[in-house]
Amino acid sequence: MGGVNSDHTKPREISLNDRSVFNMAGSKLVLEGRVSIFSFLCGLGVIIIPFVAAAAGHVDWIFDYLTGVNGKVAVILHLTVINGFLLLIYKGPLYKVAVRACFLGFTCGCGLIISFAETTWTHFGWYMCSLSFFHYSEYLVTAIINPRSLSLDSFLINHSVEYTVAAVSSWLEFTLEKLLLPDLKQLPWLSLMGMLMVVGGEFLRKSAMLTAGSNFNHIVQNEKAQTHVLVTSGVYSLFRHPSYVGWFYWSIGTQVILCNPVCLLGYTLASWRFFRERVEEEEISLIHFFGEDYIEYKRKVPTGLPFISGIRMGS
Ligand SMILES: C[S@@+](CC[C@H](N)C(=O)[O-])C[C@H]1O[C@@H](n2cnc3c(N)ncnc32)[C@H](O)[C@@H]1O
Repeated sequence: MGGVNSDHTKPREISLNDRSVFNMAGSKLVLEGRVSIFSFLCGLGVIIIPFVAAAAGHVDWIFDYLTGVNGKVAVILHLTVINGFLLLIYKGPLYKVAVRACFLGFTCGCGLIISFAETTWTHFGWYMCSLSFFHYSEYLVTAIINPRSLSLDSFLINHSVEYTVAAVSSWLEFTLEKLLLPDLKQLPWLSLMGMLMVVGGEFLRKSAMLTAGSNFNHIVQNEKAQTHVLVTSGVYSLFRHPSYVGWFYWSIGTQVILCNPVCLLGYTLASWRFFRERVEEEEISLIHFFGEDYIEYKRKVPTGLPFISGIRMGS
Protein backbone atom coordinates (compact mmCIF):
# COMPACT_ATOMS: atom_id res chain seq x y z
CA MET A 1 0.00 0.00 0.00
CA GLY A 2 1.18 3.45 -0.72
CA GLY A 3 2.19 6.37 1.43
CA VAL A 4 3.61 9.81 1.08
CA ASN A 5 7.09 10.60 2.26
CA SER A 6 6.95 14.02 3.77
CA ASP A 7 10.47 14.48 5.11
CA HIS A 8 12.12 15.59 1.90
CA THR A 9 13.14 18.78 3.67
CA LYS A 10 15.60 16.83 5.86
CA PRO A 11 19.24 17.90 5.47
CA ARG A 12 20.92 15.89 2.74
CA GLU A 13 23.20 13.22 4.12
CA ILE A 14 25.57 13.11 1.16
CA SER A 15 26.03 16.26 -0.85
CA LEU A 16 25.30 16.45 -4.55
CA ASN A 17 28.95 17.28 -5.14
CA ASP A 18 29.94 14.02 -3.47
CA ARG A 19 27.51 12.21 -5.73
CA SER A 20 28.63 13.87 -8.93
CA VAL A 21 32.19 12.65 -8.29
CA PHE A 22 30.88 9.12 -8.64
CA ASN A 23 28.27 9.87 -11.27
CA MET A 24 30.22 11.79 -13.88
CA ALA A 25 28.24 12.42 -17.06
CA GLY A 26 25.47 10.34 -15.52
CA SER A 27 27.14 7.21 -16.87
CA LYS A 28 27.84 5.52 -13.57
CA LEU A 29 25.66 4.34 -10.74
CA VAL A 30 26.01 6.69 -7.74
CA LEU A 31 28.12 5.54 -4.80
CA GLU A 32 25.11 4.76 -2.56
CA GLY A 33 23.67 2.58 -5.33
CA ARG A 34 26.88 0.59 -5.58
CA VAL A 35 27.17 0.28 -1.80
CA SER A 36 23.58 -0.95 -1.68
CA ILE A 37 24.23 -3.66 -4.31
CA PHE A 38 27.30 -4.92 -2.47
CA SER A 39 25.48 -4.92 0.89
CA PHE A 40 22.35 -6.57 -0.53
CA LEU A 41 24.51 -9.36 -1.97
CA CYS A 42 26.35 -9.75 1.37
CA GLY A 43 22.99 -10.26 3.11
CA LEU A 44 21.75 -12.56 0.34
CA GLY A 45 24.94 -14.61 0.91
CA VAL A 46 23.03 -16.37 3.71
CA ILE A 47 21.85 -18.85 1.04
CA ILE A 48 25.39 -20.26 0.92
CA ILE A 49 25.06 -21.67 4.45
CA PRO A 50 22.87 -24.69 3.57
CA PHE A 51 25.22 -25.59 0.71
CA VAL A 52 28.23 -25.47 3.06
CA ALA A 53 26.34 -27.66 5.56
CA ALA A 54 25.48 -30.12 2.80
CA ALA A 55 29.08 -30.23 1.60
CA ALA A 56 30.12 -31.03 5.19
CA GLY A 57 27.60 -33.90 5.17
CA HIS A 58 25.27 -32.41 7.83
CA VAL A 59 21.96 -32.71 5.93
CA ASP A 60 20.20 -34.82 3.29
CA TRP A 61 18.19 -32.02 1.67
CA ILE A 62 20.29 -28.86 1.83
CA PHE A 63 17.51 -26.37 2.47
CA ASP A 64 16.27 -28.28 5.52
CA TYR A 65 19.45 -27.34 7.36
CA LEU A 66 17.92 -24.17 8.78
CA THR A 67 15.09 -26.03 10.51
CA GLY A 68 17.66 -27.34 13.02
CA VAL A 69 19.37 -25.42 15.84
CA ASN A 70 22.78 -25.43 14.12
CA GLY A 71 21.26 -23.85 11.03
CA LYS A 72 19.59 -21.07 13.00
CA VAL A 73 22.81 -20.32 14.88
CA ALA A 74 24.72 -20.23 11.57
CA VAL A 75 22.22 -17.73 10.10
CA ILE A 76 22.42 -15.40 13.12
CA LEU A 77 26.21 -15.65 13.01
CA HIS A 78 26.19 -14.76 9.31
CA LEU A 79 24.11 -11.63 9.94
CA THR A 80 26.32 -10.55 12.85
CA VAL A 81 29.60 -11.05 10.99
CA ILE A 82 28.36 -9.32 7.83
CA ASN A 83 27.07 -6.36 9.82
CA GLY A 84 30.36 -6.05 11.70
CA PHE A 85 32.17 -6.08 8.35
CA LEU A 86 29.90 -3.37 6.88
CA LEU A 87 30.38 -1.27 10.02
CA LEU A 88 34.14 -1.51 9.51
CA ILE A 89 34.16 -0.47 5.86
CA TYR A 90 31.36 2.12 5.78
CA LYS A 91 30.88 5.11 8.03
CA GLY A 92 27.91 7.39 8.79
CA PRO A 93 25.34 7.79 5.99
CA LEU A 94 26.84 5.05 3.83
CA TYR A 95 26.56 2.55 6.68
CA LYS A 96 22.87 3.47 7.02
CA VAL A 97 22.38 2.54 3.36
CA ALA A 98 24.49 -0.61 3.74
CA VAL A 99 22.70 -1.94 6.82
CA ARG A 100 19.26 -1.54 5.23
CA ALA A 101 20.30 -3.13 1.93
CA CYS A 102 22.05 -5.96 3.81
CA PHE A 103 18.95 -6.62 5.93
CA LEU A 104 16.76 -6.76 2.80
CA GLY A 105 19.23 -9.11 1.07
CA PHE A 106 19.31 -11.29 4.19
CA THR A 107 15.47 -11.41 4.31
CA CYS A 108 15.38 -12.31 0.63
CA GLY A 109 17.97 -15.07 1.19
CA CYS A 110 16.07 -16.51 4.18
CA GLY A 111 12.88 -16.34 2.08
CA LEU A 112 14.58 -18.34 -0.67
CA ILE A 113 15.83 -20.95 1.79
CA ILE A 114 12.35 -21.32 3.34
CA SER A 115 10.80 -21.53 -0.15
CA PHE A 116 12.93 -24.54 -1.03
CA ALA A 117 12.82 -26.27 2.37
CA GLU A 118 10.35 -29.04 3.17
CA THR A 119 8.13 -26.97 5.41
CA THR A 120 4.56 -25.69 5.59
CA TRP A 121 5.97 -22.12 5.58
CA THR A 122 6.87 -22.27 1.86
CA HIS A 123 4.46 -19.50 0.85
CA PHE A 124 5.67 -17.27 3.65
CA GLY A 125 9.13 -17.72 2.09
CA TRP A 126 7.75 -16.49 -1.25
CA TYR A 127 6.24 -13.50 0.56
CA MET A 128 9.57 -12.67 2.26
CA CYS A 129 11.32 -12.69 -1.13
CA SER A 130 8.61 -10.48 -2.70
CA LEU A 131 8.63 -7.92 0.12
CA SER A 132 12.39 -7.59 0.47
CA PHE A 133 13.00 -7.49 -3.29
CA PHE A 134 10.34 -4.78 -3.73
CA HIS A 135 11.86 -2.49 -1.09
CA TYR A 136 15.43 -3.02 -2.20
CA SER A 137 14.66 -2.50 -5.89
CA GLU A 138 12.80 0.76 -5.09
CA TYR A 139 16.09 2.11 -3.75
CA LEU A 140 18.26 0.74 -6.55
CA VAL A 141 16.00 1.94 -9.36
CA THR A 142 15.77 5.41 -7.75
CA ALA A 143 19.59 5.48 -7.62
CA ILE A 144 19.62 4.75 -11.36
CA ILE A 145 16.86 7.04 -12.60
CA ASN A 146 16.88 9.97 -10.20
CA PRO A 147 19.95 10.04 -7.90
CA ARG A 148 19.17 13.62 -6.86
CA SER A 149 16.05 12.44 -5.07
CA LEU A 150 17.81 9.44 -3.47
CA SER A 151 17.63 9.18 0.33
CA LEU A 152 17.11 6.48 2.95
CA ASP A 153 13.37 7.00 2.39
CA SER A 154 13.80 5.61 -1.13
CA PHE A 155 13.74 2.12 0.41
CA LEU A 156 10.09 2.93 1.31
CA ILE A 157 10.56 0.74 4.40
CA ASN A 158 8.94 2.95 7.02
CA HIS A 159 7.16 5.60 5.05
CA SER A 160 3.90 5.54 7.01
CA VAL A 161 2.44 4.10 10.19
CA GLU A 162 -0.44 2.62 8.16
CA TYR A 163 2.01 0.72 5.97
CA THR A 164 3.77 -0.81 9.00
CA VAL A 165 0.44 -1.70 10.65
CA ALA A 166 -0.71 -3.36 7.40
CA ALA A 167 2.49 -5.42 7.13
CA VAL A 168 2.41 -6.58 10.76
CA SER A 169 -1.31 -7.40 10.50
CA SER A 170 -0.65 -9.69 7.55
CA TRP A 171 2.08 -11.58 9.47
CA LEU A 172 -0.25 -11.97 12.45
CA GLU A 173 -3.15 -13.15 10.31
CA PHE A 174 -0.95 -15.68 8.53
CA THR A 175 0.42 -17.10 11.79
CA LEU A 176 -2.96 -17.22 13.54
CA GLU A 177 -4.74 -18.91 10.64
CA LYS A 178 -1.84 -21.29 10.16
CA LEU A 179 -2.38 -22.46 13.74
CA LEU A 180 -6.19 -22.51 13.70
CA LEU A 181 -6.99 -23.31 10.03
CA PRO A 182 -3.84 -24.95 8.64
CA ASP A 183 -5.63 -26.20 5.49
CA LEU A 184 -6.37 -22.61 4.46
CA LYS A 185 -2.61 -21.99 4.15
CA GLN A 186 -2.01 -24.94 1.84
CA LEU A 187 -3.60 -23.76 -1.41
CA PRO A 188 -0.64 -23.83 -3.83
CA TRP A 189 -2.71 -22.74 -6.86
CA LEU A 190 -3.90 -19.61 -5.00
CA SER A 191 -0.41 -18.76 -3.74
CA LEU A 192 0.88 -19.22 -7.28
CA MET A 193 -1.75 -16.78 -8.55
CA GLY A 194 -0.60 -14.30 -5.88
CA MET A 195 3.01 -14.76 -6.98
CA LEU A 196 2.03 -14.00 -10.58
CA MET A 197 0.28 -10.81 -9.41
CA VAL A 198 3.36 -9.80 -7.42
CA VAL A 199 5.75 -10.45 -10.32
CA GLY A 200 3.45 -8.68 -12.82
CA GLY A 201 2.90 -5.72 -10.46
CA GLU A 202 6.59 -5.42 -9.71
CA PHE A 203 7.45 -5.56 -13.41
CA LEU A 204 4.91 -2.86 -14.27
CA ARG A 205 6.04 -0.56 -11.44
CA LYS A 206 9.73 -0.81 -12.29
CA SER A 207 8.97 -0.40 -16.01
CA ALA A 208 7.12 2.82 -15.14
CA MET A 209 10.02 4.12 -13.03
CA LEU A 210 12.54 3.36 -15.78
CA THR A 211 10.30 4.92 -18.45
CA ALA A 212 9.64 8.12 -16.49
CA GLY A 213 13.32 8.43 -15.49
CA SER A 214 14.15 11.61 -13.59
CA ASN A 215 10.50 12.71 -13.92
CA PHE A 216 9.62 9.97 -11.43
CA ASN A 217 9.81 10.95 -7.77
CA HIS A 218 8.57 9.09 -4.67
CA ILE A 219 7.45 12.48 -3.36
CA VAL A 220 4.65 13.99 -5.44
CA GLN A 221 6.05 17.29 -6.71
CA ASN A 222 4.01 20.47 -6.24
CA GLU A 223 6.45 22.71 -8.06
CA LYS A 224 7.53 21.98 -11.60
CA ALA A 225 11.27 21.45 -12.04
CA GLN A 226 12.73 22.97 -15.22
CA THR A 227 13.69 19.52 -16.45
CA HIS A 228 10.27 17.94 -15.73
CA VAL A 229 8.61 16.79 -18.96
CA LEU A 230 5.33 14.97 -19.54
CA VAL A 231 5.89 11.27 -20.17
CA THR A 232 3.33 9.57 -22.43
CA SER A 233 5.34 6.74 -24.00
CA GLY A 234 5.90 3.07 -23.12
CA VAL A 235 3.75 1.90 -20.20
CA TYR A 236 2.50 5.50 -19.86
CA SER A 237 0.73 5.04 -23.20
CA LEU A 238 -1.30 2.19 -21.64
CA PHE A 239 -2.04 3.73 -18.22
CA ARG A 240 -1.73 7.24 -16.80
CA HIS A 241 -0.50 5.84 -13.46
CA PRO A 242 1.37 2.61 -14.28
CA SER A 243 3.55 2.61 -11.15
CA TYR A 244 0.44 2.88 -8.94
CA VAL A 245 -1.30 0.14 -10.94
CA GLY A 246 1.74 -2.08 -10.41
CA TRP A 247 1.94 -1.29 -6.70
CA PHE A 248 -1.82 -1.84 -6.26
CA TYR A 249 -1.73 -5.37 -7.73
CA TRP A 250 1.59 -6.13 -6.05
CA SER A 251 0.17 -5.33 -2.59
CA ILE A 252 -2.99 -7.40 -3.18
CA GLY A 253 -0.84 -10.21 -4.60
CA THR A 254 1.19 -10.42 -1.37
CA GLN A 255 -2.02 -11.28 0.52
CA VAL A 256 -3.10 -13.79 -2.13
CA ILE A 257 0.29 -15.52 -1.70
CA LEU A 258 -0.35 -15.76 2.05
CA CYS A 259 -4.00 -16.86 1.57
CA ASN A 260 -4.99 -14.13 4.07
CA PRO A 261 -8.72 -13.40 3.47
CA VAL A 262 -9.02 -10.58 6.03
CA CYS A 263 -5.92 -8.69 4.92
CA LEU A 264 -6.79 -9.32 1.27
CA LEU A 265 -10.00 -7.38 1.75
CA GLY A 266 -8.33 -4.75 3.95
CA TYR A 267 -5.40 -4.22 1.56
CA THR A 268 -7.70 -3.97 -1.47
CA LEU A 269 -9.94 -1.34 0.14
CA ALA A 270 -7.13 0.65 1.78
CA SER A 271 -4.93 0.66 -1.36
CA TRP A 272 -7.86 1.60 -3.58
CA ARG A 273 -8.80 4.55 -1.35
CA PHE A 274 -5.19 5.62 -1.03
CA PHE A 275 -4.57 5.60 -4.79
CA ARG A 276 -7.86 7.34 -5.58
CA GLU A 277 -6.82 10.30 -3.39
CA ARG A 278 -3.22 10.19 -4.53
CA VAL A 279 -4.14 10.22 -8.23
CA GLU A 280 -6.45 13.22 -7.79
CA GLU A 281 -3.86 15.13 -5.81
CA GLU A 282 -1.16 14.34 -8.38
CA GLU A 283 -3.30 15.24 -11.39
CA ILE A 284 -4.06 18.71 -10.01
CA SER A 285 -0.29 19.39 -10.08
CA LEU A 286 0.16 17.72 -13.48
CA ILE A 287 -2.57 19.89 -15.05
CA HIS A 288 -0.96 22.91 -13.43
CA PHE A 289 2.46 21.87 -14.87
CA PHE A 290 1.45 20.76 -18.36
CA GLY A 291 -1.97 22.37 -18.97
CA GLU A 292 -3.73 21.33 -22.19
CA ASP A 293 -1.11 18.63 -22.93
CA TYR A 294 -2.05 16.75 -19.76
CA ILE A 295 -5.79 17.27 -20.31
CA GLU A 296 -5.45 15.79 -23.78
CA TYR A 297 -3.39 12.86 -22.43
CA LYS A 298 -6.00 12.33 -19.70
CA ARG A 299 -8.74 12.20 -22.32
CA LYS A 300 -7.00 9.44 -24.27
CA VAL A 301 -5.38 7.25 -21.60
CA PRO A 302 -7.10 5.60 -18.57
CA THR A 303 -5.58 5.65 -15.07
CA GLY A 304 -5.28 1.85 -15.14
CA LEU A 305 -6.71 1.58 -11.62
CA PRO A 306 -10.16 -0.05 -11.33
CA PHE A 307 -13.02 2.46 -10.94
CA ILE A 308 -10.60 5.39 -10.55
CA SER A 309 -10.88 8.01 -13.26
CA GLY A 310 -8.72 10.74 -11.72
CA ILE A 311 -9.50 14.41 -11.18
CA ARG A 312 -12.80 15.50 -12.71
CA MET A 313 -12.44 18.44 -15.01
CA GLY A 314 -14.37 21.44 -13.76
CA SER A 315 -14.43 20.12 -10.15
C1 LIG B 1 5.46 8.40 -7.52
S1 LIG B 1 5.54 9.12 -9.11
C2 LIG B 1 4.10 8.34 -9.81
C3 LIG B 1 3.96 8.54 -11.27
C4 LIG B 1 2.65 8.03 -11.87
N1 LIG B 1 1.52 8.47 -11.11
C5 LIG B 1 2.65 6.53 -11.98
O1 LIG B 1 1.85 5.88 -11.29
O2 LIG B 1 3.45 6.00 -12.74
C6 LIG B 1 4.98 10.75 -8.79
C7 LIG B 1 5.62 11.83 -9.63
O3 LIG B 1 5.49 11.53 -10.99
C8 LIG B 1 5.12 12.70 -11.72
N2 LIG B 1 4.32 12.24 -12.87
C9 LIG B 1 3.18 11.51 -12.83
N3 LIG B 1 2.74 11.22 -14.07
C10 LIG B 1 3.64 11.79 -14.92
C11 LIG B 1 3.77 11.84 -16.33
N4 LIG B 1 2.88 11.25 -17.13
N5 LIG B 1 4.81 12.52 -16.84
C12 LIG B 1 5.72 13.12 -16.05
N6 LIG B 1 5.66 13.11 -14.72
C13 LIG B 1 4.64 12.45 -14.15
C14 LIG B 1 4.32 13.55 -10.77
O4 LIG B 1 4.49 14.92 -11.03
C15 LIG B 1 4.94 13.18 -9.41
O5 LIG B 1 5.90 14.09 -8.98
